[in-house]
Amino acid sequence: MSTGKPATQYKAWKKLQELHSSKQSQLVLKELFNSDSKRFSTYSKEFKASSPDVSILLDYSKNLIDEEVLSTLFNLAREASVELFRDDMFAGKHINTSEDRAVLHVALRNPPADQGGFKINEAGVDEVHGVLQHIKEFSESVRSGSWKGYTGKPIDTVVNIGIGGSDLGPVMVCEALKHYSKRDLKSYFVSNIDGTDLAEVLKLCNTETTLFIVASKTFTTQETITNAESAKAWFLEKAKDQAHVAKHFVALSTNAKAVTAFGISESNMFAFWDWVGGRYSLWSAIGLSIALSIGYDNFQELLNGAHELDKHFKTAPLEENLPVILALVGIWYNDFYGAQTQALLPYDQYLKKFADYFQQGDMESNGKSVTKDGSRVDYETGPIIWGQSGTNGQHAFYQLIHQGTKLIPADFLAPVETLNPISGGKHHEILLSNFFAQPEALAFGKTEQEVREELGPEASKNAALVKSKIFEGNKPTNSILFQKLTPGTLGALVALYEHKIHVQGAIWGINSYDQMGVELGKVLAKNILKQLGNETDVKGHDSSTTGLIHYYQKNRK
Ligand SMILES: O=P(O)(O)OC[C@H]1O[C@@H](O)[C@H](O)[C@@H](O)[C@@H]1O
Repeated sequence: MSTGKPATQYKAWKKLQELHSSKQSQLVLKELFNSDSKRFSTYSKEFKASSPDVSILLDYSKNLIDEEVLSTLFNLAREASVELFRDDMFAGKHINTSEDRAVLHVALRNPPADQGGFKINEAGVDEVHGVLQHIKEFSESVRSGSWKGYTGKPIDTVVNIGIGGSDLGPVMVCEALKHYSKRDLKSYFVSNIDGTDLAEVLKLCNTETTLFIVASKTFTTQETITNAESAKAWFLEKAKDQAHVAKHFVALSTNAKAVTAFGISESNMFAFWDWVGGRYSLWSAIGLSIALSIGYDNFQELLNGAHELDKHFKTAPLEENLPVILALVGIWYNDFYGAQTQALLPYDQYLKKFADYFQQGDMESNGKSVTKDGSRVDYETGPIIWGQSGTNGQHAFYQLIHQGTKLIPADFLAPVETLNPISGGKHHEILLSNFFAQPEALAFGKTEQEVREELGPEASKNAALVKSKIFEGNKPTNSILFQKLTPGTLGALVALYEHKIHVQGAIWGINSYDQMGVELGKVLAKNILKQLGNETDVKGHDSSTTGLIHYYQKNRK
């Protein structure tokens, strides 16, 4: 089990603080590369899955690290019992201590034990393959057209209604694997309680041919249940008969009672279990919209790719372990250099939702300030995750990464092969040249002398211009090159970052698997909702909140 100890108590933590003060001036990428011609081969590792098209190269050589820093980071991982905590997760121990739950998204992509899967003892784990079979049969019947709507027509539109983990995973994966999707089966996602979200999607739907998936682990989430009720009302306005709901509404949930109370029969429910965290649930029944879009075999490939990375995480020595390396390098900047954010920059248009997805994955997991044993941390925990696909970001926010005052560690991701080699592969070569150039520019910058040489005589006349063109460099990055964006590769990439989050949480001693911080706002909103009817009901707030509500009440039509 994670020690739950404040991280500052580890010897390696103190040593890292000393190293940061004593070595910072020596950790200069230009010099580190000049003095070591093997730096790339020393600080890059390749993960290869058994499937030949799933491989990931992690190059972490452009980081502000040397052997001493790195070995101390690995010592930190050992002192924090990262290996034990990892094994506890795989064994089904209740590492989500505040909710007394196991954390077993790895079980969702685990093959049966007789086919090389891990042995995991936890109630529900032996039901995983039964639910997958249900997903397979259902998705195949919809995709083949044998599942018919209430007027006998096949389904041509799928609307997933869910929010948070019951939305972001399917949205990200359906976008990422669009290349493999069935183009005549449209997928839409409704998440926001803002009526605009549902209203705009319903304008694109036909009651006779639309399937609604109500995705909610708890089946109590206000946004999802309200959106689902409104979708049902819209459907019944046309379909009239309540019995037709069974052909057009299915549920993905752990809460059978609430699903039946909503009017969806248990036979139309795809189950999962309390040991599946919302932000780790795309591998579960929550992935039904993915299986519908890309087909069950591709969905299975996604699970297989994640499982291969799980095996790597479980068995590779820490020094060879990609999620561990990413986690430790991230901690170096987050806790010793004071970096506040981490950018995820995929040079693959299909991954344009990757950073959005890991905003929840990382920030809801590690946005905590109390350790498992209840102490307030006196160090930084989870970073702010942000980013967007390259090269768009280059023309928007990269200026700040190159020349701003903040240190922004960034992960660059790109496929060796594109799925769309248009114009003879020209686009991809340009894309990749940018993927190679940006980390290079960030690391090595441009000196004053280089600027002066470039400007020629102009340089002596305009000192400010010279200064504005200097790139200090020494900005750290990871580069991740994968073969091509297959379902298996995507599964492995997502699992890579999931386990990175796990390792960081273990070192910080926090519980990465609860999300108490989202509750307060929900409670207050429910209370305010009851008061919105009348001005005289608005009680118990500060003057700002009261003033805002009164303004709304006076001006609403
Ligand atoms: O799937 P549910 O139960 O509707 O929950 C949706 C989301 O609800 C949010 O409140 C949680 O913070 C997320 O973790 C969760 O994914």
